[in-house]
Amino acid sequence: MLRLSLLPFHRFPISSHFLNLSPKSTMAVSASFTTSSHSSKLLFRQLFEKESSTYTYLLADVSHPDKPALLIDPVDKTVDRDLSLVKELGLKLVYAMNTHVHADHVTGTGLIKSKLDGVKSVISRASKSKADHLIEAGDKIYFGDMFLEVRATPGHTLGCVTYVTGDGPNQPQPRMAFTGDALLIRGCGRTDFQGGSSDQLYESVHSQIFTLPKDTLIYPAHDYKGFTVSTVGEEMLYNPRLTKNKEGFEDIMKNLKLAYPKMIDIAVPANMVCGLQDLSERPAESVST
Ligand SMILES: N[C@@H](CCC(=O)N[C@@H](CSS)C(=O)NCC(=O)O)C(=O)O
Repeated sequence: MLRLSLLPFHRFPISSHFLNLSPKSTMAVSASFTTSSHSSKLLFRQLFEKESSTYTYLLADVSHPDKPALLIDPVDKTVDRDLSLVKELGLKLVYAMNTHVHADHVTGTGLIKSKLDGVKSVISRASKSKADHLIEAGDKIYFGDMFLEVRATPGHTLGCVTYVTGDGPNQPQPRMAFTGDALLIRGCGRTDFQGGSSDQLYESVHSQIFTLPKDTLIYPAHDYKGFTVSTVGEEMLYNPRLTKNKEGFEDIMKNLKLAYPKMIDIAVPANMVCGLQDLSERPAESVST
């Protein structure tokens, strides 16, 4: 089991709860809050890229003196916005992570590495992509006192993972699940390319996501209808695809008739090297094997 750990543990006093949700604009939506749980405090932002309707998530342990932070599913087009925010908030970005090899946009991880020293890219080993850290189910990714737990949720692609905030006294409550394209709000990722399988996706969601506590917050990589967040309990009741039995689900997925993502031929090869293809002078520096 890999344990990505940045800094030694550091204990700080209880901090107050703060919630701030901004309305969706034509440019970007940013929802944020900090949660406190005993001795740690999470800063959280949900950021939006409108062309691909992608959500990027910023998480940081602001109780830690270094304010270590990570970005989940950054998009190349919004890297400057995201890095400005990181700077303004005084955070130290340590990981730029992907839930999977995206087909509809180029990841921002390569660009982020070129602009900010010390940031490490993270993706699943099962994705067969290059990155500084190749993670697997059960791994824990630490940022300060907090961590994300890795759950394998293949089906949209072979290497899809869901990152779930830790279960423990110093971890955010309720838990938060960053589901990538495995589980969308009232939907799910398509299963018709990149090793997709509706049978596998059904099993992944039911065994790895629907088994989390019902109040676990669901944060997907995309939303096409204006939703920002859901819960496990809500999706177990109202998801129009995943509330069906497996046969019914497979039938729905077979008949989605979605057009191929416009960017697929550019995005997939780029994302197989975490967006580093543009940085000709700087090949992936340390690929874990
Ligand atoms: N129109 C978009 C692509 C839309 C799309 O196919 N979205 C994917 C996730 S990104 S690969 C998906 O799984 N959608 C599921 C659904 O039910 O909508 C484009 O051209 O990029």
